[in-house]
Amino acid sequence: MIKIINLTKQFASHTAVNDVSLSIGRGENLVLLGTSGCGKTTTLKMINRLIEPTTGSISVDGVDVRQQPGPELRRRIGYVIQDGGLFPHYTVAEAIATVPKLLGWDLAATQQRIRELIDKLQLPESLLTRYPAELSSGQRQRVGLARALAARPPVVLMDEPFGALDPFTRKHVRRELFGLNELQETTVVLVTHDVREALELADRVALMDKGRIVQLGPPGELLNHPATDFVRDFMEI
Ligand SMILES: Nc1ncnc2c1ncn2[C@@H]1O[C@H](COP(=O)(O)OP(=O)(O)OP(=O)(O)O)[C@@H](O)[C@H]1O
Repeated sequence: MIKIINLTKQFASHTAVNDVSLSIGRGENLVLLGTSGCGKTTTLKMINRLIEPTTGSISVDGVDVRQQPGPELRRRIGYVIQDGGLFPHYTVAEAIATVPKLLGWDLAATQQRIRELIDKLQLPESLLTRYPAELSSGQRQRVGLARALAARPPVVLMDEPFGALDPFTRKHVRRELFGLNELQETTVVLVTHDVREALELADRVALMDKGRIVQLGPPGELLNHPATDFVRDFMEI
């Protein structure tokens, strides 16, 4: 469903992403794993056109992302970043309603969806009128996810979505979220540098180093049959 072909991103003389090719299946959880600066975020942001590639192409469901205006594309691709990425002046209810509103959903359908999501994400109803500054990081994270999932996008991109959480909360939020049947039907591309997170969440892992994918496969394959010493070392962390 997502097809990335010979993708390269050059920032001045630095090649952040170097000839990456990758196909991600419908409903698959693909984790982009690697050390800081290896090109994970740049790769992710080229999928929803927050960054334009230097060369190469990306298509979603057979349609080149460059054939669609960025804002329109981003309404159909959920995006979750560390600490939720919420606008400070939107209440929780307004934040979750953002994309349904842009898509012209009627009020009743939007409100029903908000209730469904806060219920699934175990957020108390009393939070709906609060602002992000009045939430814990774990709550902000869940609201960020609710906002990303609100209009049931077929694809959700997540950039270190649990990065702001303490290890205990992180483990719990991660399990809860990925236990949701909603996410099981969604194609998820998740960026992390946390090997354990990758092992837990990924159907396949793309381990990156210096802008390239060094190995792509199910987590067990990287653990048991590392393609290089770098992969072995990285997976042993
Ligand atoms: N706008 C930019 N201008 C110049 N260089 C950039 C820009 N964005 C990213 N880079 C560089 O490209 C490389 C890849 O960055 P990227 O954010 O994709 O890494 P990453 O793997 O996501 O790292 P992290 O885990 O630290 O977020 C880095 O060397 C970074 O400094």
